[in-house]
Amino acid sequence: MASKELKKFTREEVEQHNTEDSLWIIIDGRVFDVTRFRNLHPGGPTVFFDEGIPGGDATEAFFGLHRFDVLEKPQYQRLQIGVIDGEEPTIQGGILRGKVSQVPYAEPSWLADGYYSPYFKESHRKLHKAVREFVDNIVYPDAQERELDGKRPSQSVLDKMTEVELHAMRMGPGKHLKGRTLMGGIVKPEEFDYFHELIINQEIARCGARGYGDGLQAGCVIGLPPVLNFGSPELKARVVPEVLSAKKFICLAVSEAYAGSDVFGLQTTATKTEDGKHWIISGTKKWITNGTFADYFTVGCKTEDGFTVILVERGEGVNTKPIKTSYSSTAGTAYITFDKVKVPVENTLGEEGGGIFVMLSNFNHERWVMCCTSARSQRAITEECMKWVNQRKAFGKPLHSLAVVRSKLAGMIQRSESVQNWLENITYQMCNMSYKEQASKLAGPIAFLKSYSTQSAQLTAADAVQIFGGRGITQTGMGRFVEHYHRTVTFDALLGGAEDVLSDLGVRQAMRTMPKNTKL
Ligand code: HEM
Repeated sequence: MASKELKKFTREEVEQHNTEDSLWIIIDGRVFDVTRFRNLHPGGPTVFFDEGIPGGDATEAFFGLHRFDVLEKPQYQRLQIGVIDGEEPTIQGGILRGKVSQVPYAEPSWLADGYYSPYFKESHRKLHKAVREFVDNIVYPDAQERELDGKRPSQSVLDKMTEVELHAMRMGPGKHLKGRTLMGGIVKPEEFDYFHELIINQEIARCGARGYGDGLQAGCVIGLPPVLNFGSPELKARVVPEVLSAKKFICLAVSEAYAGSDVFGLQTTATKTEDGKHWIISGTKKWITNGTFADYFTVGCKTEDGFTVILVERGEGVNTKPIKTSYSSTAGTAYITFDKVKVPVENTLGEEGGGIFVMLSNFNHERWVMCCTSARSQRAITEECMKWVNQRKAFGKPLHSLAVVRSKLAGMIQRSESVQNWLENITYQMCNMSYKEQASKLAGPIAFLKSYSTQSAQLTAADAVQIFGGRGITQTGMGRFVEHYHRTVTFDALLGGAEDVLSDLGVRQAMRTMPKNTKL
């Protein structure tokens, strides 16, 4: 209800309603009748009789105990009966619905008032504005609900993303964008670059719903590139339009209970039929994101010639079941069995035995996307902490008056700034290098960045829990985003390669390019 249509009261009028029979309170200039609600209040009825609360201003008490969005829920909005005459609500909170946060370090510096960037141009700023509004109004509400009920991201949201070509843009720059109207025409397909894509990845990450984030077409982001880059023209013509319009879903099925990053240890086999026209695929796959609802599976198989990637369609012999992980089943994480599945040889992606090349070419982009997400998620947690230390009082003073708390915040800010700045530098290299140059020059730096970024993220998650105390381990209420982040942050540290594996890869790549004649 808009405050204009509400009745106006003086503070003196509200003061009269201070008994069990008529109990009103003021929160941020709004008047609430909690007479009947108090017995349904999750925090119990007694709190409404704390000193100064009945008929009084409960703003400070309220915001010390509740998130802003409590007041936005329809069931609680109904409790508002009016406003205080001559006063306007001043407190801002919850999702910003398209706006840029004014909290220091809550946004990357290119978005903060009065700061500059050599990387982000007019078209990036326009795209950012449109994507933020889209995410805040359409994706965020669905993310909060689905993360809780564990259902797939709603088809209505996926369809709206199709209308503005968000699925296609999440595949990065390339030929697949040709002829598409991106975000209502804000960016031309030929000018779309990795900074545009970075913006999309980072805006989606702001939803703070990790399982949903993966449920929202992560399978497409990592499973479709092998089809786009290595599929036959006929296969592409059939599969790509269906997937980029979210009519069908795809996932990348490589890891197994037997082997993860070690693709040569995989045990899923593909053998040719006698006439050579089909593959027969048997084996199992584990931890496959979007697997429970995928129609297509980009599968890593052991073949006579080594390792081959093949596109399998859901059908006879394909079985998927959900795996319970520490984040929501909205991600569709699956255990998959392939039982003598017959697949046309035309579904082979790349050369037979050349699967490692297909996989390696996928890794850089996949890991870079994860860096975008990790950088933005840790920044969002830093913002949660900045707000909390500002509003929460301990020993009569705000939390930020404690040096130990400020020291933790300093670490969070320094880490999220360094991750973002390194990410922007790598993104700039990607924009200027050919695909081949990226493959040879950026595998190491991207591996380092991902490893560094998830180590930073885990430190930030642990410190955030310390700052929020018990609320940081509680799934509802003030610390719910911190609890969720702390519970799910390890996904980032594992997917796309564990931290130690990636750091080691970075050093090995560097040693390979050491000049032979260098001495101390
Ligand atoms: C319109 C007014 C209010 C509404 C709609 C409301 C609603 C709620 C809700 C939904 C929760 C559960 C939060 C969660 O865990 O998700 C809650 C908890 C609580 N509320 Fe309120 N509340 C109101 C006013 C107040 C006031 C004025 C006080 C104190 C004077 C208060 C004290 C508490 C306490 C102590 C809790 C438990 C907090 C916790 O578990 O950390 N509430 N309230």
